[in-house]
Amino acid sequence: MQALPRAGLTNASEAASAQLVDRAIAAFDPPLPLAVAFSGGADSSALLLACHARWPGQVRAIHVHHGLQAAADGFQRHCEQVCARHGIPLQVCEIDARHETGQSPEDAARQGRYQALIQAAQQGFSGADGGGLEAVRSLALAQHADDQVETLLLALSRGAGVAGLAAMPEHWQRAGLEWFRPLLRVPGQALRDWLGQRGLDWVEDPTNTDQGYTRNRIRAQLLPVLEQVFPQFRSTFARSSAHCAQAAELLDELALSDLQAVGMPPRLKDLQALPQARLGNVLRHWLRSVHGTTPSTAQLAQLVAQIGVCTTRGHRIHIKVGCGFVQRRGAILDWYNS
Ligand SMILES: Nc1ncnc2c1ncn2[C@@H]1O[C@H](COP(=O)(O)OP(=O)(O)OP(=O)(O)O)[C@@H](O)[C@H]1O
Repeated sequence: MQALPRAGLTNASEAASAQLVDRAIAAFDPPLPLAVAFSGGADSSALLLACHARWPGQVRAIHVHHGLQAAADGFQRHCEQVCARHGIPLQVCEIDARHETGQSPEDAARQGRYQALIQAAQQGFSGADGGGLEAVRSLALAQHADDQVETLLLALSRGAGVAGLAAMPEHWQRAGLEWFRPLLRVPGQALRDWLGQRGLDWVEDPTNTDQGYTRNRIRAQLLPVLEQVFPQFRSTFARSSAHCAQAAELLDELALSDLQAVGMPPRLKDLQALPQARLGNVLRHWLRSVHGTTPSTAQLAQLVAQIGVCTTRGHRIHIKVGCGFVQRRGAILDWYNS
């Protein structure tokens, strides 16, 4: 962990870049009070301090101590110092973010962090005099345009469908709170320029440069090349993601209406009446929304093919799908968890 003191800015392009942050925060209009998820890194430092400058007294910070790396105590100390210096109420939550077998470490940390953020926001904050403050209504995360591109490229590298390519949403609701990512159109460098312009420091998480993580390799190796070949890649990729988000919404709506038509559990005869793409779409939706399992592309293709040739009474269907099996039971398809 390293605290990075910044000197003043040196050129006009850095100043123009920093203005992108001010513009994003000027356009941000969350219900107040607002809590910012504050890791101590550059992105959430800029978000927290820009929001605090815009709505003094209405902004709080939540820091999650993951307990995963030795540097975590230093991150917490840094966050405490920043919040004390600026008079921002802070809550620190400690979580045990170790991952279970089969779960990715990043996923475990992310899920634990979301739970902790919700708990902290619901628990409430104390003011400088120890009295309780008004309950938080919104929560903001600091992911920015580069994070969005990395998420999209990661999804492409896994062969994701339109739902995966939709990348991260800017706004959603969860646990009675409004959640926002107000910096999704701001390049990462602009956040560092904004902090630099004000002489503000942040901590650098050493795992962010660990080239063992695909995300870090995308950031260090791919983004500089994209910058040269497609200078507008942040906004054009974001536009593609927005198209995918719309397409994913339409596919969900279509699957819902098809699921009503084929019944639950689905009737073979009605499934067979659907064109192949719609059949795959409704099956994926049924398995995910009703049984909480996601079929692989190969499993879904096998299931679609089997349904297509299931024309005799004795035809057996029994296919491993996600974490269970789909089987034929008379006129219907059934799913069970082994
Ligand atoms: N330990 C933490 N405590 C509170 N919020 C966090 C923490 N780690 C991440 N976040 C929030 O989740 C967002 C996404 O996390 P991610 O790990 O992708 O970014 P990061 O590299 O930690 O960003 P930053 O530059 O703000 O540190 C962060 O921008 C921040 O708002």
